[in-house]
Amino acid sequence: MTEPKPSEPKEMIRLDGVGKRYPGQAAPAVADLSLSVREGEIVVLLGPSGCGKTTTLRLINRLIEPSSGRIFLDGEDVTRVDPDQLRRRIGYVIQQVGLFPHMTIADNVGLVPRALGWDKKRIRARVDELLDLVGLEPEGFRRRYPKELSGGQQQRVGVARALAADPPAMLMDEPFGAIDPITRERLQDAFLELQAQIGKTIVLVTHDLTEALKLGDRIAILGQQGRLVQYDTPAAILGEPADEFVASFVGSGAAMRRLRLVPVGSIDLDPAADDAAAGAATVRVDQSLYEALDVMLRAGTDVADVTGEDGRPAGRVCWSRIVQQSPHPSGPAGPADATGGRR
Ligand SMILES: Nc1ncnc2c1ncn2[C@@H]1O[C@H](COP(=O)(O)OP(=O)(O)OP(=O)(O)O)[C@@H](O)[C@H]1O
Repeated sequence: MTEPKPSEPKEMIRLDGVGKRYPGQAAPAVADLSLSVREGEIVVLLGPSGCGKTTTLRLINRLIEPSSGRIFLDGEDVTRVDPDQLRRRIGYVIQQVGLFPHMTIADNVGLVPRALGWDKKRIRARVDELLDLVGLEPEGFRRRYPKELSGGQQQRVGVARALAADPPAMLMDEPFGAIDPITRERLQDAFLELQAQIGKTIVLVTHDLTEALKLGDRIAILGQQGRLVQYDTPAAILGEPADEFVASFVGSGAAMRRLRLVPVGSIDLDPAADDAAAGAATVRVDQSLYEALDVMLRAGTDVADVTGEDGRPAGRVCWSRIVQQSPHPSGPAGPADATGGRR
């Protein structure tokens, strides 16, 4: 194998022809899946119910043993290593959170460090650090029990616990699934802020397209029996669905959704108006085309002044230019390969 170039992030997780047939089942839950996840990225597994998302996730940390194929973590074949050892290197967060009700928050978060034999002082410092990291004030939360916390707070504790031993990778199964829509959005935002700090390699399962588009650096769309139908960035999934299955999965709102992913600065701007201050609508280059249209609609105009991130005038953008230049979703583009490239 050739050494990766320094500019390319290294591969952290690789599934190599992995399959799982549950005992007594005629058809495999996952037939033959190859998938590569780079260090520091969030990969979302998305697909219809029963396509094998949870099975795939649990194959990675061997909560489920594969029937065939091999699994690599950070370049090492972990298909046969001791699963307990493996799980300490991979944090795991589930929808039901699964905190132990009779243990305090501190004891729940400190579970893995205790199992690793850390001394009390180090565990306590780590627990406080993690509670801070996920936005729970240690003094107020450390001694409480799970039932004394809201669902969203429990979810944060679940994330803190998964991060306790600083694993390079984290698996998340519908982590925001059981939470009301408003808290869910807040938790997603907090999660992205956290990830910007910690840069873990994350594989996340969701049913929710909006969540997948928001959180995923790349999205793996799975069909029945874990068939990898498309593996690509959110913009490419929306703009170039690999086949009719993906096109119907992303639905009729794909063009509008895609506007959220394209920054104003990525299309050709008109020159700034001399009377820039007179413009009723203003957007920054790093805001999305969706936000630009929203600003124009609210101001009742079809043109907006664009400023750079430094606040200086950068040009103007008008409605018709957005329509002309925003990439049009095209037809099916051919099958995906395991690295997220096209064959
Ligand atoms: N323990 C098990 N024994 C037998 N079959 C199972 C078991 N767990 C899952 N399956 C089957 O394997 C297939 C894949 O299940 P899995 O839970 O991985 O799908 P999923 O994509 O996560 O589904 P959902 O989105 O509904 O949670 C399904 O057909 C399911 O019925």
